[in-house]
Amino acid sequence: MQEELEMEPSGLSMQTEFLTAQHEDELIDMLSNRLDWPALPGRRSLHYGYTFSYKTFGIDDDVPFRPFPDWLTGLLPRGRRERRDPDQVCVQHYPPGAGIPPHADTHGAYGDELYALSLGAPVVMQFRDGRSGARADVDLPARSMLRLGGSARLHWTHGIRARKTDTLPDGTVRPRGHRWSITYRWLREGAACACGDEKLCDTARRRRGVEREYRWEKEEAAQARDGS
Ligand SMILES: O=C(O)CCC(=O)C(=O)O
Ligand SMILES: [Fe+2]
Repeated sequence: MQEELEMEPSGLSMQTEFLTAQHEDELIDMLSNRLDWPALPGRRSLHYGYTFSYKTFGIDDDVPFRPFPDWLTGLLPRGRRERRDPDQVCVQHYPPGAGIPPHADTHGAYGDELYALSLGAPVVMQFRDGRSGARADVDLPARSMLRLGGSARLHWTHGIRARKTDTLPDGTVRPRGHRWSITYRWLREGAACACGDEKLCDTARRRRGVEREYRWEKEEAAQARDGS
C-alpha cells in the first residue's frame, strides 16, 4: 500500500517492497543483459508507450506506440488514481556517480500523478522549492514505488545529484551503486495545466508570454491609431 510521507513537499507517498527481492534480481539481470541500451556513459533511458513531442506538446505521431513488454505489465503502479495504463514508461539505468538534473516533468504534457519504481542500489532524491529555497531529501530504497502528486509533482523540482556517495541523516556515507528506475506518466488531457506556477509550469509561462504579446500588439495598434 502507498504510505503518505509526512513531510514537505506534500503529495509524496511510497510503497516499499513493491516486488520481491527475487523478482528484482531477475529483472536487473534482464535489464542489464537483454535490453538494447544506447551506448552512452552516464544515465541511459529507454522509452515505451507514446513518445512525447516537445514541438507540438502532444504525442509525436511520427513515432508509433511502443507496446509494453510482458515484464513491464506486471510492474505498473497499483491503487493509482489514473485507472488506465500509463501512456509512457521510461526505464533508466544510473551507473554509480550518475544523476538527473533538478526538473519538474513537463506540466502541460503529463498529468498530476507520476510514479517511479527503484531497483538496485538505493539513492537519495532531492526536492527543491524554487520559491522559498527549501530542500528535502528522500531516500529511495530498492523495490520502492514512489508516487509524486500535489506540490511534489507541480511546485518542487526533483533530481539526483551526480556524485559517488550519499550522506544519510545519521551521517553515514553510503557509496552509490548501479540503480535502475522505471517511471510512469499519463498524458494530460488538453495538454494545458491550470496550476499557474510561472516558475515551473510550461503552460503558465506560455500563457504569460502570449498575454505579453497581446498587450504589446494592443499598444502598437493604439499607437498606430493615435499616430504617435
Ligand atoms: O530515476 C528516478 O527515480 C526518477 C527519474 C525522473 O525524475 C524522470 O525520469 O523524470
Ligand atoms: Fe522526473
